[in-house]
Formats: sequence, structure tokens, C-alpha cells
Amino acid sequence: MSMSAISVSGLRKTYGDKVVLDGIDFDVPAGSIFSLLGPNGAGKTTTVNVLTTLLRADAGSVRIGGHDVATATKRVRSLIGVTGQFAAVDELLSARENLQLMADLKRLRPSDRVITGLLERFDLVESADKMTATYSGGMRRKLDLAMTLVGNPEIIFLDEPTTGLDPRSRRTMWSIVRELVAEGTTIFLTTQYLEEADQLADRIAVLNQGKLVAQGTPEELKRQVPGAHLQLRIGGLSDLQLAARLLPGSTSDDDELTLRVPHDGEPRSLLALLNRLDEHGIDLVEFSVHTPDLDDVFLSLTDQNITNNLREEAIAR
Ligand SMILES: Nc1ncnc2c1ncn2[C@@H]1O[C@H](COP(=O)(O)OP(=O)(O)OP(=O)(O)O)[C@@H](O)[C@H]1O
Repeated sequence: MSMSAISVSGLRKTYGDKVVLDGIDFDVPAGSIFSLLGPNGAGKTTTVNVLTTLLRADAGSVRIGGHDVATATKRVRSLIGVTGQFAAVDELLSARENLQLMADLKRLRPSDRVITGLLERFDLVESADKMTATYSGGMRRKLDLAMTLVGNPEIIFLDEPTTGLDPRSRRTMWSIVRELVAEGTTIFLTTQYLEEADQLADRIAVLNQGKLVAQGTPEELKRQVPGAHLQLRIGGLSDLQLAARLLPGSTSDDDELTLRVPHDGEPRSLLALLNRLDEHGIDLVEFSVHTPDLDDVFLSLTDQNITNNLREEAIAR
């Protein structure tokens, strides 16, 4: 059984009479990537601030690496690294000097090998001694993450790590994040790019108006929103018509010989459906499963008019 790196239960935070976090619960297994999504003002930064000991919760419990953030603050701080949207990089110093500063802050001695190793890993050796004010946004982000890694934190909070980066730099950051996880690091990621969460996260939670309205793997979340369907291509018109009769709710295109069937892509019922076609001797040429992307999930779950039904179903998962 995998251990929880982050365990949150009944977390509440209010500012005056504004309830920002209204009792949220989630669990992040060690060595996995968890992404918290939500519209602006949903409470993501507030959550990160509580989890990283910068802010005290009003109620609930938060354990990081098994330690309570409220009572074992120092221990928690020694386990975590935080990379913010606004990089901690000092622009008047070089990459090497920034890393040295971080090593000194963490009382890491000797630090030369660690610093050289990080410069190599992040491909910053050539510019290591140039003032970071001359760096591109991507290089600065890499340095920021490198600084977070000084001292080998077990759990890393990445707050919008690729905002403003071009697609190539974003992919470089993604592969570094994947490497870290492969080495056993736990990552808590906030991002405004749903594709990033989709690419990286093992599990995603969607925060809306202070509550978690859904949690699951990217695939589980995508299956919850309407629009998922199967596209079948059939060998002939009579087979197409027979298939359309067998599969209620389907719509057929006689010219293309295709059939669109509402379906969430769940393997067992998919198999049953295909078997049914086979039992009737229907010539199935091709099929594909179309699931909505995370944008659809996000819009549907964070819409103010979301039906209570979907919300309850989402929470139950
Ligand atoms: N110190 C504070 N005092 C009062 N209200 C605050 C304070 N900090 C945050 N809030 C309010 O709490 C709510 C959640 O803010 P938070 O910054 O956590 O949201 P967020 O999901 O991170 O948003 P964004 O995506 O815009 O960064 C907002 O309505 C915000 O105005």
C-alpha cells in the first residue's frame, strides 16, 4: 500500500464572513502527481498556503509526510519545496550564486557537487555564471525549480510552473517533473493549463466556490461529462440499419456508414456492446471512443448552473 504524502481532511478557511475553503478532503499518495484545478478565486492559492505552512486553517487536518502542519511546522518545512508563480530567483545574481544562496539557507555543506549537478540536470551550465536578469523565461523557471530541489525535498509544490513558457520549454519542464516523480518525489501542481494537468497528473481535483466538485484520474473526470460517444464504421447499409436498431440512442450517417453511440468508454460495457454486434453478424470495420477533454470537464464542473445531480455523482467518485 502506498503511503500518503499529503492528507487533507475537513479543511476550512474563512476570511471574515467569506468562506474560501468549505471543508475539503483529499489524499495524495507518495510518488504521484496531484493537480488542483479551479477558476480564479476558487481557493487554490489558499489551499497551497495552508499545505505549505504559510497560512493557518480554521478547521480540519492537514498532514504532510505524516506530520501535522499545525503542530509540526518545522518538520513539514524540512520535507517540502515550493516553486511559485513569481520565481524566487534573484535577478542580480548568477544561477550558480542563486543556487549557492539556497544551499546556504538550507545549511547544505559541502554544496559544490549538488550545485554542479543541478546546473547540469537543468542544462544551465553554459550560462551558470551570467546574471540571471539576462535569462529567458524558460531558463528562469528551470533555475527556480533547480533551487527548489536543493536539499532534495520529498514533496514539491509547483504553482503554475509553466505559465508564459513556449511549448518546447513547457515540454522540458514536464519531462523534468516526470523524472522527479520517477525518483519518488511527490508533486502538488496547480496550473491554468488543463492540458498540463491531463499530461502530468495521476489524479486531479476540481475546486469550485470552496468545495471539491470532482476528484479522479483525468480519464475518470472526462467520462463524467456528457458528450462521450463511440464512433462505429460499419461494412454495409443493411448492417448499419440493424446496428442502429440494436443500439438505442444512436444516430447513423448512411453516406459515411457510421454510427454515433452515446457511451462513456467503460471497458466492460464497451465489450458487451461489441459482442452484441458480433452476435448479430454485423460487419464492424472500425471503432473509436471519443471522450470530452479536460476543458469540457472544467467548464461543466465549474459552471454555476451545474446540476446537483452531476455534482453529487462527481463527489461520490
Ligand atoms: N488575505 C485575504 N483576505 C481576504 N480575502 C482573501 C485573502 N486571500 C484570498 N482571499 C479571497 O479568497 C478567495 C480565494 O483566493 P485564492 O487566491 O486562494 O484563489 P485562487 O483559486 O488561487 O485564484 P487564482 O486562480 O486567481 O490565483 C478569493 O475570493 C480571494 O479574494
